[in-house]
Amino acid sequence: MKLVHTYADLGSTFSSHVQPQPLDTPELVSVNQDIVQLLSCADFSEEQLAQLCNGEMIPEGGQPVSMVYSGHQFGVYVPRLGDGRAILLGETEGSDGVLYDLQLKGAGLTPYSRDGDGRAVLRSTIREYLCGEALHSLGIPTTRALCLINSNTPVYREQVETGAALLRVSESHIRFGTFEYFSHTRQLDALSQLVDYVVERHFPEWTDADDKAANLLSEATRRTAEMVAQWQAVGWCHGVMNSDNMSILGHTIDYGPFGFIDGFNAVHICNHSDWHGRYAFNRQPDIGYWNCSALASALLPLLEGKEQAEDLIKQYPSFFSKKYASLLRAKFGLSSSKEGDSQLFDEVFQLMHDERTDYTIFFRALGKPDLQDLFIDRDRFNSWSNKYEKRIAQEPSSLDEIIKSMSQVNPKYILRNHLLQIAINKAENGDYSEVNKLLKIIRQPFSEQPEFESYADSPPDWAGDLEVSCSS
Ligand SMILES: Nc1ncnc2c1ncn2[C@@H]1O[C@H](COP(=O)(O)OP(=O)(O)OP(=O)(O)O)[C@@H](O)[C@H]1O
Ligand SMILES: [Mg+2]
Repeated sequence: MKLVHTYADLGSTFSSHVQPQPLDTPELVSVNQDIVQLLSCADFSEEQLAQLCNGEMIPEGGQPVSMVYSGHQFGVYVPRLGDGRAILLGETEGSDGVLYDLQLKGAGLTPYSRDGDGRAVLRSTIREYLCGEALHSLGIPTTRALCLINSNTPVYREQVETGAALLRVSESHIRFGTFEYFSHTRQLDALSQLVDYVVERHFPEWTDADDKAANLLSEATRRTAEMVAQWQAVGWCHGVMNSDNMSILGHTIDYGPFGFIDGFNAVHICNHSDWHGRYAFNRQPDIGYWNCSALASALLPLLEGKEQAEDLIKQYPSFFSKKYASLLRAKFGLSSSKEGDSQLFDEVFQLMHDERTDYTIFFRALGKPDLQDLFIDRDRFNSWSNKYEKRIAQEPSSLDEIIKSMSQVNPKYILRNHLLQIAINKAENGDYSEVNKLLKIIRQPFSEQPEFESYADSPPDWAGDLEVSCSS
């Protein structure tokens, strides 16, 4: 594998040279064969992959750096953040011709570590590794990872845990917060250089345009709105939508206390340190918009003025609604939209919310006779179901065909928190088999996998008490 170092070449204004600090006795937990293919590294032995993930082996051409950025955390501007535990090794071309960043997460101290230790623990690393693949398999743009390692290095959180590391692979690790940093420190040449870098690398068709910053803002707005619409459609909560966790390419980044919703709760909060519910499930679309306005403010010096910035981002609600409406239509098996559809959807969402009906199981059972078994208030359900049946009867396809099309968009297997927790518990006792089993299952979310039927069951009672720790 050969690396280039296009981001490091931007110079010390943008990043700092660092050396990864390897963990003791690294042990490979899992290797993502999809990414092995993508990066054409099938000839790497397990030992070499572990060394790569541990920062002991830097591929030819790599120049390890940590990137500077700032961002709004829970609505409050923090003037300087940066990669406190992430190290970009460089970029490499995938078999699809796209240039990918290779970034270690958990590789030790950097100039941006502040009070942190530069480490990541096994539990959070497994969560990030698996959920990247889960969202990717659901068709949602995201960062992914080549592999992850565990080690003997003690790392202190609420208790002593083991240090782990992830080799993250992404088209970009540039965040809204990267632009905010240069704008708020009035480094306007650097801001413009950053826009040029993103355009040259990801949108070369705009290279000669006069309005690169405007194009970028508009594109980031559309992508963010559509990504959040996809999260909403599968019932996924990010948990920490700070502007430093928003990718300029509209890819899901930073898997912290995220969660798929089990029993539907429109105001579900997956992050237990989010006291005010800023990042609650039903607020995600608005927060995406809020973050786009933070990006707009950052890019303002490169735009014609406030009016242009506002005009560009005010497209967000329509980008979101259009995408979300088309995803919902498909989830309900409808080929076109008719008057009354949104009331029909709202009515069943309210019923599910009131009864905490399992979101994923509901959609997978839609159109089938056993759907009614999911509900307690049968009269209320039947009243809705009659309307839905009438609506479905207006569709050109047969019910069988509709059910088939719904099973291609409504997943059966999702990465529920309790499944993750079981895999984490085993891994913390040295058994990584469940991590690899889950990886296999969530890779085919829409397929029937009879041997793994129990992984599609509704969660056990103890899942409701699960609190995902925010210290990662
Ligand atoms: N253990 C740690 N040591 C040093 N810095 C840390 C640590 N944990 C988090 N940080 C830093 O705190 C800031 C906010 O953390 P946040 O949880 O959003 O990001 P993260 O999970 O570390 O990384 P990323 O966004 O790259 O996935 C970031 O600048 C991050 O690098
Ligand atoms: Mg982060």
